[in-house]
Amino acid sequence: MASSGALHVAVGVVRDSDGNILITQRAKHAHQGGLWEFPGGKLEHGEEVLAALRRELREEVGILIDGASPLIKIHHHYPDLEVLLDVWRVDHFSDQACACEGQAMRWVASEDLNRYEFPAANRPIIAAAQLPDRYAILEGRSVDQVLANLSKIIGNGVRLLQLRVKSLPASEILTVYATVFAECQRHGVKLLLNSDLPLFQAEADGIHLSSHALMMANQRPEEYAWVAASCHDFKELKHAQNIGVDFAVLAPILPTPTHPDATPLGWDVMAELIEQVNLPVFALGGLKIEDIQRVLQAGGQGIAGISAFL
Ligand SMILES: Nc1nc2c([nH]c(=O)n2[C@H]2C[C@H](O)[C@@H](COP(=O)(O)OP(=O)(O)OP(=O)(O)O)O2)c(=O)[nH]1
Ligand SMILES: [Mg+2]
Repeated sequence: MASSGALHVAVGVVRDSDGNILITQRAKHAHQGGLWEFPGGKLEHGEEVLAALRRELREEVGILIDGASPLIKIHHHYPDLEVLLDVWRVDHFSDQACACEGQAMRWVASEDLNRYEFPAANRPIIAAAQLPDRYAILEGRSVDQVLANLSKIIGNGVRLLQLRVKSLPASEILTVYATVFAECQRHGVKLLLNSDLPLFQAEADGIHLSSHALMMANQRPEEYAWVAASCHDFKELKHAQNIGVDFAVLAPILPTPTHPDATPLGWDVMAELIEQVNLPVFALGGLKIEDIQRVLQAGGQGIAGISAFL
């Protein structure tokens, strides 16, 4: 439910079998008029969110939803309106999409969404639409082990990776980076470099801030397309959101042998924390691929893991 006063809106990120996403343009005189949006609209009194989404997508773009799963919830205060955007991923639908209300409509590749002007609340929705549901953390005790882990991770279909080889000597980190970068380019994997690595100016798709680096930063590092951050509590998540981090990793969710002294957050606290921020959040710590559905249902983006993808 929307918090008191917020307008509850059901929104669909509709994706076709080629992975293109449906966007439409808001009427000039509507709230946030002229901007692009994901189709959707306000819940009617007493209506369930999925029922509203079905009705709105039928009315606005003529499709029938065959399957939807939660993507992200955004609480946003416009100067004139408070909204709760309840965003769902729609990968299965029938009938051909049409601009039923005479609005401009396009199917666009997810990486092209940034070329369109959306309402301010949409920034994390676009990040969520572009990110996969798995984020691998690449580690290892030797160069050989790191590279063997890399092939397993890529072979298992993971397309978002953080290089986090903090325990290797600096010269080996450079060697590993060169190979990892080349392999990621070859396989279309997005590569983020952990902020503690001595890899200044190295080319990559993004940087992953340790929680310490996050709390030291008072603005988003601008050199990278993607900025992620490690978070353990509400304060860190909120700071990540405030400085414009694109996505967060929240840990630890369950007990894990790599951090035996850390107190796990558990599923309920995880869900509460995710609900309180407008950020795609990957859950980390003791999770397996089978847990992805549970994380999605709690409003998260998916799971992050070191051993989960090996
Ligand atoms: N549908 C949609 N609404 C968005 C997005 N981003 C965003 O800030 N909003 C805001 C704009 C509006 O204030 C509100 C959605 O209202 P709406 O105008 O779509 O509602 P509706 O379809 O029920 O409109 P109507 O029947 O009253 O014409 O949410 C988005 O991506 N999609
Ligand atoms: Mg609408």
